[in-house]
Amino acid sequence: MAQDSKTPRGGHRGIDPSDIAESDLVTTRGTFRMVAFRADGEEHLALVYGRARGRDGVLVRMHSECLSGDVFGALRCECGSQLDLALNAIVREGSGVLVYLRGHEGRGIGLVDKVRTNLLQDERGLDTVDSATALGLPVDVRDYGPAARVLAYLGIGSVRLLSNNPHKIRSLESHGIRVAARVPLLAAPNDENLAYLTAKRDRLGHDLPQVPMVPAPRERAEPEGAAVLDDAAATAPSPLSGTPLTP
Ligand SMILES: Nc1nc2c(ncn2[C@@H]2O[C@H](COP(=O)(O)OP(=O)(O)OP(=O)(O)O)[C@@H](O)[C@H]2O)c(=O)[nH]1
Ligand SMILES: [Zn+2]
Repeated sequence: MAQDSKTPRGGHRGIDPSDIAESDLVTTRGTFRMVAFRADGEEHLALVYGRARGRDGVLVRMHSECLSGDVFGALRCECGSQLDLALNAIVREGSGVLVYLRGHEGRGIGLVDKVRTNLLQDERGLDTVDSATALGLPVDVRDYGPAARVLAYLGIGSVRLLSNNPHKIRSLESHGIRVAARVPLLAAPNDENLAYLTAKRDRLGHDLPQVPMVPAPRERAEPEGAAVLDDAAATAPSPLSGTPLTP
C-alpha cells in the first residue's frame, strides 16, 4: 500500500517559491502552462491546459512515471496509452491538468527494481504483485502528497480524476483535494498487457471493465460492449462523463 506523506491538519504544505518555476510549453496538442516543482526530493511537472484556477470539477490526471511505457512505447503496461488519452481528453475538454509524478516508477520501487520484476514476470510467470514481493519489495509505495500540493497551488477547487484506481481517490482526498468524480481511462487490452491489466483488476482492485474475465493471452482481447477509450472512442462523450462520487 502506498505510504503517503500526510498534509498537516488545516491546510496544504505549500510549495516554496524556490522550488517552483513555470513557462509556456508549446506542443503538438497545443500550448500548456508547464509548472515544474520540487517536492520531497523529486522534481515533478504539472501541465495546465486552459483556465483551471478557481474552478470545480477540473479534469485531472495524476500520472505515475513509467519511462518504458511513456517514452518508449512499451506494450507490457498501458501507461503510454493512458498518457496520450489523458492529454487528449484534457485538450478536448478545453481545460485540465496533468500532474506527472517522478519517483513513482515501478509503483515507487524505481526503474532498476521494476526491470527486475519484469524479468520475473517473463521467466517465472509471476504477476506484478508477486514479482515485487518475491524480491522483498513493496507492491505500491507511491505518494500523492506532491500532486495534492501542486493542485492546491494551482487553486483548483475540486477535480474529476482520470483513473481506474480507487486508491488514488482516497489518497488525494486524504491530502485535502476534493474528488467530485472519477473518469475512467480505459486503454484497449492487447496480447502484451493482458496479464498486467488482469493483475491490476484482480489483485489491486482497479476498475477495468474492458478486460475480459478469462484471460486468453493469444487472442486479441476486445470484449463486446467494453467502453474502451482508444483514439476513436475518445471523441465520444460517454466514457468521459464520469461517475459522480457520493459520500
Ligand atoms: N512494480 C512494477 N511496476 C510497474 C510494472 N509495470 C508498470 N509499473 C508501474 O506502474 C505504475 C502505474 O501504475 P498502475 O498500477 O499501472 O496504474 P495506476 O496509476 O495505479 O492507475 P490508473 O490511474 O488507473 O492508471 C507506473 O509507475 C509504472 O512504472 C511492473 O511490471 N512492476
Ligand atoms: Zn508502464
